[in-house]
Amino acid sequence: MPEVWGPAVAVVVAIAGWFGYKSSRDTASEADSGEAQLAASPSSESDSGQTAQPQGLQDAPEFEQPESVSSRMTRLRARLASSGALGKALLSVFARGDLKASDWEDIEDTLLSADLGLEATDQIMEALRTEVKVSGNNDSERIREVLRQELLKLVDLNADRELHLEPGEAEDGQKQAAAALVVGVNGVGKTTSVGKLARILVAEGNQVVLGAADTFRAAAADQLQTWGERVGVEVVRSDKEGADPASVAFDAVKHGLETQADVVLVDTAGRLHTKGALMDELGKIRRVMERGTQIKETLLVLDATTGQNGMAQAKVFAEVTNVTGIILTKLDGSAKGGIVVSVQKALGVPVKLVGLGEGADDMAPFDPESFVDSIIA
Ligand SMILES: Nc1nc2c(ncn2[C@@H]2O[C@H](COP(=O)(O)OP(=O)(O)OP(=O)(O)O)[C@@H](O)[C@H]2O)c(=O)[nH]1
Repeated sequence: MPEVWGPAVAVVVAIAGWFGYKSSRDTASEADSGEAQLAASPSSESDSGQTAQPQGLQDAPEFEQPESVSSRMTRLRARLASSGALGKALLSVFARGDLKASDWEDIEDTLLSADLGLEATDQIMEALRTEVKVSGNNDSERIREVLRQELLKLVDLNADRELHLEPGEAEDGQKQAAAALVVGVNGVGKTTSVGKLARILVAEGNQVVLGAADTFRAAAADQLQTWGERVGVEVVRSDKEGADPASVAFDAVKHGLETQADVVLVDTAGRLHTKGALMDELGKIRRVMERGTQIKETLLVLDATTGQNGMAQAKVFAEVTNVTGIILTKLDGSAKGGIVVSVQKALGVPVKLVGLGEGADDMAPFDPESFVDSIIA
């Protein structure tokens, strides 16, 4: 049975804590039937007649104020891909003076071990060799500038990195929440990323609903609920371990429409049993969500520390669902900033957000220029 966990109602059930009430109807069958249609009807109550309503101000719990995007960008810049690591390693080779074949091999190894991938490494090697041959010197500023220009080309300054999560309008003129689906292999940081993204959206003034469709791991819903509680965002979840994730996703969209939310973010389990099973599961989640609104973003979460190893699994996700952006997590724990380049090349999708720590506001929109400057600083 799905539940909607919300701060306002939680005040009513104060003994049980801040959050929690159950809607009385199990919509799993509805989601499965293929006939259900979601309608944005703000005036209609939830099926149980218990739509979360704001309580009096004096009873309202105090929520955290998420950090603004500009402030977090400044704070997190130094954590980007172990600041300066690539630049320092390369310049130390160039500082050797006349470069021998073994020095060029060191340069190549450095680029490869930064997870840039073969193709990008070749491209950078070519540019550096040309520069050294043409200018005849190994001036560190010049080398750094060539490296910077090549990396900027590779990272792609023109990619669309906006999150397109503006709410739409239904045929009856009602606001229609934009939906985003968050997918990826287990353990990469999906639930954490959904929580952090909710904070960014709240900081920007959006009303957000979270859907805990990772029903495979019971703790994932609790984890998401904690994220929601901190910033006053409602979390739609099921109390049944192994419940149908599509049913929860359906309910989350439904609740988002009923409450006139701006954005519905849905967390998924991402168990990679087989490609076919994954396709079936994500396909069903998408179908039921799209009965109510548009899925405007499908964000693939990738762990930067897994480097090239994570790429094969990422490709499977990109094959089974239409990924619109990448969230690259744990970039703080990796000196391998080159993964940004290789993952974009492999999947043909831009990195839109980066995770830079375990803190609640340790996520930032990906800014290619800051990124390149920080890894070669
Ligand atoms: N250092 C660091 N740790 C992170 C980051 N993002 C997530 N983590 C940590 O990664 C671990 C796994 O995160 P989860 O959000 O539970 O991962 P998940 O993909 O939802 O996992 P499943 O529910 O098992 O599929 C947690 O310990 C997070 O704190 C990040 O950007 N930097």
